[in-house]
Amino acid sequence: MSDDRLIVFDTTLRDGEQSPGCSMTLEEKVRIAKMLEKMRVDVIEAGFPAASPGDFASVQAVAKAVQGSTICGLARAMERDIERVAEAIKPAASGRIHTFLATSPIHMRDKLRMEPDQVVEQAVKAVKYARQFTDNVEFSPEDAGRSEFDFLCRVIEKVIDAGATTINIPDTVGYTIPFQFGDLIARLIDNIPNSDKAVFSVHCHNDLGLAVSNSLAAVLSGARQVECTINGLGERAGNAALEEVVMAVRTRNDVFNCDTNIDSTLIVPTSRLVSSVTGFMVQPNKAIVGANAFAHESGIHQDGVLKSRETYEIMRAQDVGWSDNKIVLGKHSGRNALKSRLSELGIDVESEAELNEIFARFKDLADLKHEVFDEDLRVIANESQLEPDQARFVLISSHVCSETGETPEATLTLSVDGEEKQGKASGDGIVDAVYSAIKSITGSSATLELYSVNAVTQGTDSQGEVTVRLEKDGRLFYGNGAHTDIIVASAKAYIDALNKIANQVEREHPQMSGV
Ligand SMILES: CC(=O)SCCNC(=O)CCNC(=O)[C@H](O)C(C)(C)COP(=O)(O)OP(=O)(O)OC[C@H]1O[C@@H](n2cnc3c(N)ncnc32)[C@H](O)[C@@H]1OP(=O)(O)O
Ligand SMILES: CC(C)C(=O)C(=O)O
Repeated sequence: MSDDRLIVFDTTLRDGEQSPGCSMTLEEKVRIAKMLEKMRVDVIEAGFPAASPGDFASVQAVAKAVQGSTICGLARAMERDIERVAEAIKPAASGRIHTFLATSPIHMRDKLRMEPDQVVEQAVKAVKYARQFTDNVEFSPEDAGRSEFDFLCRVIEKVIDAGATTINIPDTVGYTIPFQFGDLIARLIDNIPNSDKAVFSVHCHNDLGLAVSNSLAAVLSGARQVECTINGLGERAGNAALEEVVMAVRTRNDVFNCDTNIDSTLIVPTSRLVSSVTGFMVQPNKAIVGANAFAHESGIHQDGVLKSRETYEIMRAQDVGWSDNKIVLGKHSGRNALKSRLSELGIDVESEAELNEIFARFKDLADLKHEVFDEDLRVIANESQLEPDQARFVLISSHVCSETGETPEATLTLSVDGEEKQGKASGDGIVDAVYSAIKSITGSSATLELYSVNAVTQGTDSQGEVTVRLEKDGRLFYGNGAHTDIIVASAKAYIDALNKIANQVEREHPQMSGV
């Protein structure tokens, strides 16, 4: 294998499934395996066939369904486990047996209850046995991160002699620190006389949040296979995340001098598939695949990205499978981002003054809700269309009171032709009370023909958008109002319609101003 190729070994279906609460059915495993194949993962560890008949069947089903990647199964260093893997991977176009035995003092003494010499002997025996079924055999000295260096060298040299073609160094309990782990891999490769006969691989756990960093340190030291999982699933705190390793190596090719064969545009779809199958949601700020990984909320960043994407992005969202990056409009956004989104929505802003007016409404709304969506912007832009000096009636404040068993009451304060007026009314419901209070202030004789309310976007902090239709002298007038408080939205819609009536009347009959 050339030195600039990094093999991607995905163990989502084996170590990933060891995440408590993350069992997958056979069909689900086959679906994920096909996706991994499509993404051009080199080796898929499909399970631990000796664990159960179901696990055996899943590995076998994956071996039948996937022909483009090497299919691997895990086995303890014992004949029965190895035979189960050999049987399960038989249908694969390319199969691998992965056998392991712990080499750290604590694992040998307290778990295996074996002497170090016995461990060397059993490891060698297992590798030789596996080689009877395939020439593609991987050996892992489990808990290598806490093993004694000289003993580790001894075991590895012997298993390479016995026929292991891949030597995988697991940091089983996520104990090592990147500079140490990188140094360990370099020293193993340098000190083991036959190290050039095998590919060195790493398998890092995330107990200290260092799985990806440790894997990358190992790559810098000459490891040419990385074991990883989609979304970083795995036993306890998980394994190194495939998406992070792949994109780190690709984005910082200047540092790593190697690359994978992965089609990175399938990373996000694969991540989504795995999280929907397992029910393990991806946190929004997760690198590469989190919903916010390519989203910008603050005005200064948005301005920079709109001028030149690279100011705040080191990868292209499309390169990992997002449709695009995202400018999230919220309370930290600035005018440039707002203007750009309005233009994308086909809303022309004709002057700086108009932009400022929309921007002021936008900030008011953004203070009330987390994200301002396109639908919100359409409403805000529409609201700005009636010039302030055309509005005879402006809502100043509302106070409503509704108690079970009591008649709802509303007290509203409006500015009418610049003068503050207050009205109080009761009604069948709160909106009815609000509308009666408005009528009492404005003296309107228009009749309400339609009242409809919609949530503009999802979520309980969504704006409610209210539309009303008033009939006056046989003519229909529509009013719109939007607010996160549905009562305020209702009042604004009614007042908007009244303003339209007032403008209409004044235009047709300048001497009259009745509504
Ligand atoms: C770090 C890792 O991720 S390792 C992989 C972890 N994955 C799994 O464990 C897969 C699911 N496991 C299982 O279904 C079961 O544990 C089985 C079927 C594998 C074994 O079940 P059991 O035979 O009942 O054994 P149990 O799990 O209780 O204990 C494990 C035994 O394997 C031995 N063992 C552990 N690792 C190895 C090894 N690499 N090679 C040989 N023997 C081993 C243990 O010392 C223990 O032996 P003992 O029974 O003589 O004390
Ligand atoms: C079997 C090995 C590779 C393992 O999963 C670990 O040590 O974490």
